[in-house]
Amino acid sequence: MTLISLQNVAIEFPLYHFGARSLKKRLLARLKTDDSNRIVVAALRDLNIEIRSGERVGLVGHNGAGKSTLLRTMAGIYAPVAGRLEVQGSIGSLIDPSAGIDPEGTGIENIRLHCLYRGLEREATDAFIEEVSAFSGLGEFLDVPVRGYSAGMSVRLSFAMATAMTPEVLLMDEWFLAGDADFMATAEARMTSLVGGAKILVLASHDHNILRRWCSRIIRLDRGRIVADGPVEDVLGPAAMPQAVA
Ligand SMILES: Nc1ncnc2c1ncn2[C@@H]1O[C@H](COP(=O)(O)OP(=O)(O)OP(=O)(O)O)[C@@H](O)[C@H]1O
Repeated sequence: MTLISLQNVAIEFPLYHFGARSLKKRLLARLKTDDSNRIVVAALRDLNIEIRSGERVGLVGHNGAGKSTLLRTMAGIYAPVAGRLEVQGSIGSLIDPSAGIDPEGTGIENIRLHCLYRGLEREATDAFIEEVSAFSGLGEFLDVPVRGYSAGMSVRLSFAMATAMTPEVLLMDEWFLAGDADFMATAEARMTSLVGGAKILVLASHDHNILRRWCSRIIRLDRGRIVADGPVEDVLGPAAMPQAVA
């Protein structure tokens, strides 16, 4: 079974070089002193979340609410300072656009690098390259260094690599939405089939239209805490009706 479970999870970032004057402002910000007397940002506080097979969860909240930190925590990039995190299932991560990409390498070289990282044998590597080439639609651009790609082209490459082997848990930050309309439609179809196979999607975004289309549940964060968790309409409110043209 695929599962993400957080129990009383907290994430803190120590702030070094933080002066005493700034310290006076700490009540206004999310700062506190930890056990070692360091000033820390309480990025996530006391989070309790359970996400089960087949759920498509959207994370919303103002800038700095903790959405990206939560995605990175689920991906195992940040370790909780308190609480318990459990993720069952292979993870596909689309959190940081440049993660695992060598900008000097061509698209193909980057795909090969990805296969090496995954420990794929030659035959599996060839199949992976074929799959990513076809899905990304990058054609001859796969022979060009990635630093020459547009934002949307980078998205195509990263998305194709992250989903080619059908991860059980797909974690996505909203930079991914830089894809063009054609690609977004293809990506949506792949995600629907992925989640249809009893997998989990967690997507952080400010775009309510995308969240309404792609997600079945929304978690709203505010200053590192959960302030709402439920079906899309309950948390985001009803979708706006299109205006009639006079
Ligand atoms: N590496 C870090 N070092 C110090 N503080 C950090 C770090 N990463 C995040 N934070 C802090 O943690 C809090 C949550 O940040 P996070 O990036 O998760 O918010 P977000 O909801 O994704 O925001 P946005 O919508 O702007 O992307 C913020 O106060 C931020 O300053």
